[in-house]
Amino acid sequence: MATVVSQQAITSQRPSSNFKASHFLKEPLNVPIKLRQKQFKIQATASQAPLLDPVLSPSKTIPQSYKKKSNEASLILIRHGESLWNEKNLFTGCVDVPLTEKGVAEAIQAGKRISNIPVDLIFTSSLIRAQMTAMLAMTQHRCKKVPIILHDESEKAQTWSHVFSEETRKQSIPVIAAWQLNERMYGELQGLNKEETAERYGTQQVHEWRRSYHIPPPKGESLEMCAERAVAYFEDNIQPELAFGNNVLIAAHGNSLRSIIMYLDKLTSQEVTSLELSTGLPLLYIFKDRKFMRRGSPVGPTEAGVYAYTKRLAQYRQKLDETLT
Ligand SMILES: O=C(O)[C@H](O)COP(=O)(O)O
Repeated sequence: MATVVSQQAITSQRPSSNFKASHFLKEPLNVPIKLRQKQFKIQATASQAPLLDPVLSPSKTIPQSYKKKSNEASLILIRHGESLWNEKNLFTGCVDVPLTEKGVAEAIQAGKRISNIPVDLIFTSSLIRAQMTAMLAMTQHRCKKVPIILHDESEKAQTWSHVFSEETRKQSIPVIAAWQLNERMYGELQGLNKEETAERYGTQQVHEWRRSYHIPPPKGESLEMCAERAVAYFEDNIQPELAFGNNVLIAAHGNSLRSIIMYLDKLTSQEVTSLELSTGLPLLYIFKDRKFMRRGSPVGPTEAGVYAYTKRLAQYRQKLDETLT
């Protein structure tokens, strides 16, 4: 019978340390740092070893006994596959519509293209088109790990979704759905046809609403406002994971990803106006020495050499080849 161990009990058990520690289930499942910090109460069964393992915040001094996983990490960005409103050429924004069949196929194709690149954590938005894209893409990954959406919306959601097998957890990849990664809110354009809107307000005005950095659509978010939440979330929750050596996949949206790419590539507000992202096309970055290096769009298992972007990726692919033959 699981018992809920209180924060107090945990505190008394955890190894003494002089760095800010919080609690998460001691498991291979890389529960993101911020999420771990929320998980004060955890479940423990009599059979399980003490579940404690202080979480390290990479931005803090990491005691010698806790090593980074790696000084390099992969970051994959994927805009969701085509949605039903993309197909109808409607402004979508934060309206929660699913993928079309073509969008499903795009997500699966994206999965083939990233199937040899390590993924330890998946971040997506709270919108189904991005979550569908992440889950469908991972069906193609050669690691064969199961992506599991973490539920931390309540204590009950956390405890009721607990996985009680360490072996099963080892075969899982946490998926964190964050509203901060949602598509920019398109205000009073949501649901309108893009072509009809351009006829009504003028092509230039619609282009400015869609692609400029500072100009918001009527009662909607400008890209700048979208960046204020999406890039902040990336810096606070995703970059520390990369710094720790966790490999990350982000499945999100045309504009929330444009704002993140603007940050990664240090684009100006002028340069970002010409940045377009196709649906379902993965982009690879390597994070090393606190820098992001764009490596283009992986083309999948067909080109062996392509995955030698770095020695680490080549070794990972070789390990997959060895375990899967
Ligand atoms: O929200 C939408 O309509 C699309 O996801 C992106 O639209 P955009 O290409 O017009 O920004």
